[in-house]
Amino acid sequence: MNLKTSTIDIFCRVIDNFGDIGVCWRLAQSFPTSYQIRLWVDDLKSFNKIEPELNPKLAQQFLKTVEIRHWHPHIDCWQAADLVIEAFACDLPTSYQEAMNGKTRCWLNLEYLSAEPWVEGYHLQPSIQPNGVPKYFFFPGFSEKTGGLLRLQQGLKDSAAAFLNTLLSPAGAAYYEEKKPLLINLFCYPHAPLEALLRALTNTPEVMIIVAESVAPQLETLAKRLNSQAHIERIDFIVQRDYEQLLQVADINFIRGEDSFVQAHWAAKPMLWHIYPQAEAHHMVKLEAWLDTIQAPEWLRQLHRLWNQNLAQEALIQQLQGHAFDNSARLVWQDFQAALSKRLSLLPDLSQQILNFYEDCAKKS
Ligand SMILES: Cc1cn([C@H]2C[C@H](O)[C@@H](COP(=O)(O)OP(=O)(O)O[C@H]3O[C@@H](C)[C@H](O)[C@@H](O)[C@H]3O)O2)c(=O)[nH]c1=O
Repeated sequence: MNLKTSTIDIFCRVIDNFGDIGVCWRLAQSFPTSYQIRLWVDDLKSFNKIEPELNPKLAQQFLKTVEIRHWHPHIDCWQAADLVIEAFACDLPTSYQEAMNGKTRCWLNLEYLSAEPWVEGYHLQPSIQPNGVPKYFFFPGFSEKTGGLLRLQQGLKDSAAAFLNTLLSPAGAAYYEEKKPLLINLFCYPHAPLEALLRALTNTPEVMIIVAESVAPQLETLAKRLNSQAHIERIDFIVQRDYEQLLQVADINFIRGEDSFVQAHWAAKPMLWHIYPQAEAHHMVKLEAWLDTIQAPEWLRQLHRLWNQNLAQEALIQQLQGHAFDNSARLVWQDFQAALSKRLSLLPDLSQQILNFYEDCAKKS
């Protein structure tokens, strides 16, 4: 059998936000087109937000070489794939698991990204399942002993000016053209310390904050109350590929979760991560692990702690002014990110590592 034409099923359950579908959609598109890829998604409405070409009413459709199927509880007749990727332990239906027996050569549970050191020990560990097919934990990560990171889908397709011209409102485009402001791309959770962000910008004469609808909904009211001069540019949610381009044209990327966080590494611009909050503040452990992995300088550690803990406004304002909004300090940050991006790009990427592991499994089966 030619392994390069194998079938791949990716299962995605949308828990909340856009990270689950964001990662799965990126992954589905990152495999070579010789493979037959099906992406099973339980919530097509959320999917449609980051991919407007998708019709949320269709049970089956083809988009960019990927077959997309609505995953709902009433499907009972399955044809299992050669390679099955269960994203984030989303629990495959029992009837699908039965169909895997004798057909599926490799079953992976794609885990959430973490830079914590224990990940290396758990990556590719098997667990025997009732259907007899071994399931392997597949951990993305920042080292050679993990599954690596998903890459950007595309390079810049337009010049920054042309891209922004289509993205911004007429007033926003005119402001950008005339003032050439500092461009902030803002994507964060609702508890982000936005007041500190706006106050830290007081001495930055021209600044544009690009923010998608429903993100930081209180920003305009806050800006009004603080008499902020920042130009807030509210945009619709944009397709994932345009979001990548936004990451590349912005001067500073405030990103969150998992997918925008990973992609911001490739954009190689100053980036400030708002990490998905977890019980017992475990996210702070994850944050520290990432800061260790990237060998972050002390000021960058402080900045991330302050942005995520939201406890010390004045200290955060000082750090933002000293490192993000000061032009020469930002160049230092920019150089740091460029070096990091270069270093990470030497690691094998996630989809290639999945395929390499699949080929090993298939040869053994
Ligand atoms: C703002 C914006 C984002 N996006 C995309 C980028 C990403 O693919 C996706 C956002 O995903 P993330 O960056 O991961 O952030 P998120 O907060 O939406 O997702 C989170 O969901 C939780 C359930 C997970 O546990 C978290 O780890 C995290 O993945 O949306 C667009 O396509 N257009 C936009 O306008």
